[in-house]
Amino acid sequence: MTASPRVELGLVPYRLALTRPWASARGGFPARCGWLVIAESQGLRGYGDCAPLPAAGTESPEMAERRLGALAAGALDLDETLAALARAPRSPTPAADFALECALCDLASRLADTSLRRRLTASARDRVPVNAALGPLSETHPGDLARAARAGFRVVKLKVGMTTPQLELQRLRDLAATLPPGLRLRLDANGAWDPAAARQVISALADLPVESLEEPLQEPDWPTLAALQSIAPFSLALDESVAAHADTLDPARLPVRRIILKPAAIGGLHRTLSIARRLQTAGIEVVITSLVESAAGLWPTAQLAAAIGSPIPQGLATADWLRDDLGAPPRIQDGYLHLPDSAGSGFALSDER
Ligand SMILES: O=C(O)CCC(=O)c1ccccc1C(=O)O
Ligand SMILES: [Mg+2]
Repeated sequence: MTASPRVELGLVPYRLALTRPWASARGGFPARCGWLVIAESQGLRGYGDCAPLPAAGTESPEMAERRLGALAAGALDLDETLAALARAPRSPTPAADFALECALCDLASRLADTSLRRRLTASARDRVPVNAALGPLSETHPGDLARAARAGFRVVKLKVGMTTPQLELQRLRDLAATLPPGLRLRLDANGAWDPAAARQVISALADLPVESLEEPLQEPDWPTLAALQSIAPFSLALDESVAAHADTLDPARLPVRRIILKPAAIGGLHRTLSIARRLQTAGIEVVITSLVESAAGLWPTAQLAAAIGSPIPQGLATADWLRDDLGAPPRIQDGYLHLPDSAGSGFALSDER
């Protein structure tokens, strides 16, 4: 038996400007800040990305930095550390744990000369359907929808809950009138509404080409969500309100048809994979999304989505929000993110850094 590789961890802080500020009902950000995590052994490197975003269910940057600093203080045993991550319950630092697991899994799959997705599951897909992430409804124009349709997207995601329901419904009706055929709207209210407003919006959306609606309620109590799902002709989804306890969800009792899983908020690739499998087996729709982090985080997240194989569009078309990046992002064409057969996650650090 060969000994498990010893791994040195390195941390490189980064700040990536966006092409325009990200905005949502739960706030936004003008840039993405985080740490590139580099795991090195036997002349090979694996990469992870820790980009905390507390509004999405991760720890604070301060907590992440402390955890990463402690991890990088000494050499790690590759197999032992991966096994410990798989065993442990979700820690108070899910984004740091995710980054560590990504770096180690990337390295382990490069050492084994296999892609990260096939290391996760033999039956992984080579492409993943994705939605366009267009930003706030109020900043979206018919030309943006036409461009998304021309690029091959079938679902475009818009942020709502940022002005009054009345104004937003009028704008949605106007946009829907210009919507290219075959394109549907995925809406994300990020917890904007009280039950009455949510009911009003959902009833009015029944006539529009809406694919789904994420996090309608300020206070996401399950009986109210179940009542809303029963009047909605599309899937309602929970995202940040379940991130901290996604592994304890009982799929049979969920009030909605869909769960959004952000691996950096869930606390890792394997943890997200097992939650996704349990939900899918029970008929719950699963969507894996990025945190609008660097390509070092987007690549392993896309590999995970390919291993999960959910047939509906995933939230991974976020690279265009970044003005610059740590490396090239995965290729998106005809509404699919395409993954190469190369070893590891597919991420390569740009040489100018
Ligand atoms: O789902 C997508 O297409 C992009 C990901 C996304 O919307 C998102 C990104 C960062 C933080 C929160 C969210 C969200 O879904 O609420
Ligand atoms: Mg969401």
